[in-house]
Amino acid sequence: MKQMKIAVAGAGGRMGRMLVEAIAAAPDLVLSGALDVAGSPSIGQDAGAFSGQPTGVTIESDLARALAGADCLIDFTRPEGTLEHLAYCAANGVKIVIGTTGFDDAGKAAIAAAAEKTAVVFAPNMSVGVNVTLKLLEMAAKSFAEGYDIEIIEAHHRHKVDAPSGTALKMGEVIADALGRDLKDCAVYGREGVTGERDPSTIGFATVRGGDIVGDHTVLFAGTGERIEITHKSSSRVTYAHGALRGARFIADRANGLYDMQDVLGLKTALKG
Ligand SMILES: NC(=O)C1=CN([C@@H]2O[C@H](COP(=O)(O)OP(=O)(O)OC[C@H]3O[C@@H](n4cnc5c(N)ncnc54)[C@H](OP(=O)(O)O)[C@@H]3O)[C@@H](O)[C@H]2O)C=CC1
Ligand SMILES: O=C(O)C1=N[C@H](C(=O)O)C[C@H](O)C1
Repeated sequence: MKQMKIAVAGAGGRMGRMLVEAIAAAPDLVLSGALDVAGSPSIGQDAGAFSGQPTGVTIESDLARALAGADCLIDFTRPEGTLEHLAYCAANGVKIVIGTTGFDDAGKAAIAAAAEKTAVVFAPNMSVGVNVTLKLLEMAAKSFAEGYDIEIIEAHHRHKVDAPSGTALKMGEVIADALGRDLKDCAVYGREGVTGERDPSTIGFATVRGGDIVGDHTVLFAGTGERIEITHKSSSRVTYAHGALRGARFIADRANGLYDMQDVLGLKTALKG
């Protein structure tokens, strides 16, 4: 069997470590390189050192060396790092799976432009459960279009640096699209002081940060006499890692272009009709 060669960016991070472990356990994949930011304490260590299972791949900060021979880079880092790695991938024909969140509009445009030169999977949440939840939300939003106030509540660990989470924003976009609204016009990010009564056309966001919460998302449809809550809770990062590996396998033989986890999981076509 020809193994797909995968490089991991942010190899010393929470997701990077999970990915290194998942790749080591996948017979069709092999870790070809491990990258982290210069100055990171992980530089110079074996990528599997944290788990006591050496991979023979040393984490380094040189992009060209870490990506040498790679078919695909899996990147869960920070927007500025991902955009630098992406430019290299686009110029050198390396495919890329992007899990990083927190991009601004210019960053998202750069990802779309790079996807003309290489195949890209880009999704704020790679878990099967969240992606199926997005389909449920599309249906729910249409059913609760009138008379229901929509609020999105998310909770994550104390180390998370962006808010609201990429997943919460994606949920907001899916709901706004289903209702024919633009999230940019109707999102309310937190409330304080004398806010006035709630505008029914808005979608509210609330963020909780604390401890080791892996990732909880609830969408509340609050009507008169009833409320509906659609909740997804992650209890391990392994689901994100397995989703990212599915993404890498999906683009292995795909043409250049921008794909998301709905493409990877076949959810765009499977539930139409
Ligand atoms: N799409 C999905 O399914 C998921 C997405 N995420 C997203 O993935 C990203 C990473 O999350 P997580 O692993 O928890 O974060 P961590 O902080 O644990 O890991 C990030 C890694 O990237 C490195 N890094 C930091 N800045 C840069 C940079 N400028 N260039 C290159 N590398 C850099 C860090 O190095 P150092 O530690 O030395 O700073 C670290 O190794 C976040 O954006 C998060 O929201 C997370 C889980 C699931
Ligand atoms: O930072 C995290 O941990 C997570 N980030 C992603 C997001 O911002 O939605 C996905 C998941 O919720 C975990």
